Amino acid sequence: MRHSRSVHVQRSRNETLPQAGGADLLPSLSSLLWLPQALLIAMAVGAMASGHFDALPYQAMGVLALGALRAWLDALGARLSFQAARAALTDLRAAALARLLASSPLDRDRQESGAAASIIAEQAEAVVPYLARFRPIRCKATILPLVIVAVVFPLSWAAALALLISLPVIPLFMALIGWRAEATSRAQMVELGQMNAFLLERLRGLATIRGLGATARTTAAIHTHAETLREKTMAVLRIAFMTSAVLELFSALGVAMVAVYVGFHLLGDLNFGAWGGQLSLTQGMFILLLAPHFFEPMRELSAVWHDRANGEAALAALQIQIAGAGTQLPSAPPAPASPTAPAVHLDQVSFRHSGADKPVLQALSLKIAAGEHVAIMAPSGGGKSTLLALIAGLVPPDQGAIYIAGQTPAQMRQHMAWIGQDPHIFAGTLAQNISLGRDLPPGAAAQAMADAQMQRVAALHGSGPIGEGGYGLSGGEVLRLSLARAMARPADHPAMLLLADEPTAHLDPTTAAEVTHSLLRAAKGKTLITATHDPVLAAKMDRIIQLDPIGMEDAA
Ligand SMILES: Nc1ncnc2c1ncn2[C@@H]1O[C@H](COP(=O)(O)OP(=O)(O)OP(=O)(O)O)[C@@H](O)[C@H]1O
Repeated sequence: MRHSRSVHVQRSRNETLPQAGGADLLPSLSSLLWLPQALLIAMAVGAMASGHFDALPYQAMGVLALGALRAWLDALGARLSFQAARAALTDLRAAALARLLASSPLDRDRQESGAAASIIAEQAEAVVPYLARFRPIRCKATILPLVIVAVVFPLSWAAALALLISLPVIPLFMALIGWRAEATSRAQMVELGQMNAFLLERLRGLATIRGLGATARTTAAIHTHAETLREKTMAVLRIAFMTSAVLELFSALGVAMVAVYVGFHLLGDLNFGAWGGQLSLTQGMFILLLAPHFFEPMRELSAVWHDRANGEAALAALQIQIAGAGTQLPSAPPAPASPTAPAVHLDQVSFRHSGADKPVLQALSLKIAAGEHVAIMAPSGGGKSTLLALIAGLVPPDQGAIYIAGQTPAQMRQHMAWIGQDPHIFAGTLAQNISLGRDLPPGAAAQAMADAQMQRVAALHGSGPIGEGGYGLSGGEVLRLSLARAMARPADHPAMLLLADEPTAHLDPTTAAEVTHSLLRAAKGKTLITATHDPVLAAKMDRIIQLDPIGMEDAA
């Protein structure tokens, strides 16, 4: 059996994003209603100028009714766009998290936790304004200017020309800035991720940093990161301000050109541009009212231009995360739960860690009987933990196959319990650290604590929290907690295969004997594979398997 060690999932941006739909069109529709509103206002002004006031109340009512309809359309469009954007972000986050969960915890190419958390939790939020604000406005900027030119052109080609002259300059300029803005935003986000990763790492290792007097160096490095982030943020802001300023300038010039033309034309000084005729006050007024709206979507677009740059940079970061680098674990539907201990069979298994030049295991074959208790022994670095990780399905073998009760490790992952060498303790109570959010029967956590002989620890900490990373617990207590986790199982998911990685390492003989006793009690009637250097623990097993670099031999 051969697994791909590096699976790159290529997805196009369109595949992961909702397509522009009705919600994106609603603001455009609302803006188009300004045309009849402007016409009614122009007609009212024209009528008032010639002394006719009869139609005025109806025109005013029409303007108000259209205004109310526009407000409703705007609100509906904003709500629908926002909902669609949040749903799209949830899907993207779920895909990125699924990829993270499917990656091997042993892979050194795995992204740093701080950077992954920064992208998925913080930077990903930039996708919402991009989808909810930028896209509807881009849609409006495509439709509204064309419609306005089409309406103005039959009245006055000169006014339409004045509008058209300034229009192409704007998208051209924005495209030029857009390339620069996206690169700058991407650099800012990368720096943010790096700073988060650095901070998280250093916070985790605070005790080591303090213990070895490396705080000054760490503070200087954090300062450098913060300074780089400040510079990159300022670059993004500079571009955002510059875009706004330039667009305001061009739209002001465009409106001014139309106003000057219409004004002088009505005064009789510029007698051209109206197809050989003369614009009436109503027509001139109508054109004047439309001119600012012609530029409005462009100005709105400039206001949300940095949303685009940030949103696309965040999308790119999420998509890299979703495509994922490094080893991906095979997924398989879980095998049905069984109350019988499984046999474990390794058939010609070879494995080399990514980036390592030599394999850790080479063509290793091994049979462990159902219910057997075995100790795997080897010198330090001999591959014991790697072997347990392969059986646990935490990493796929390069060659060969592993069967647990005839199934693959991926199918059996839910039916085994892993007692790791360096268990992670979360900030929370002992009971929360044992249940890990699993659906345990009532009292299961307390029973597991008793089975793992944690009465003294439980009495000391009660239902109070223990610190992240196990602060407040001794090394032996952390091991017992790890044992209790393995013992506490959902009622319908008994773990009939226990994998223990050096469960007595660094313990004094008395504590080691207590932990061994608890482990053996937990493993009664189950298959137990333990990696150990401890001869006392090994002697209590049914068999000792000695690993050597080229394979294995039974030593007893
Ligand atoms: N995630 C990893 N990426 C790359 N190399 C690794 C990784 N984990 C372990 N190794 C290397 O693989 C070899 C076997 O490591 P492993 O942890 O399996 O040995 P071990 O027998 O459990 O050692 P110890 O008794 O010291 O715990 C070592 O040379 C180690 O440096």
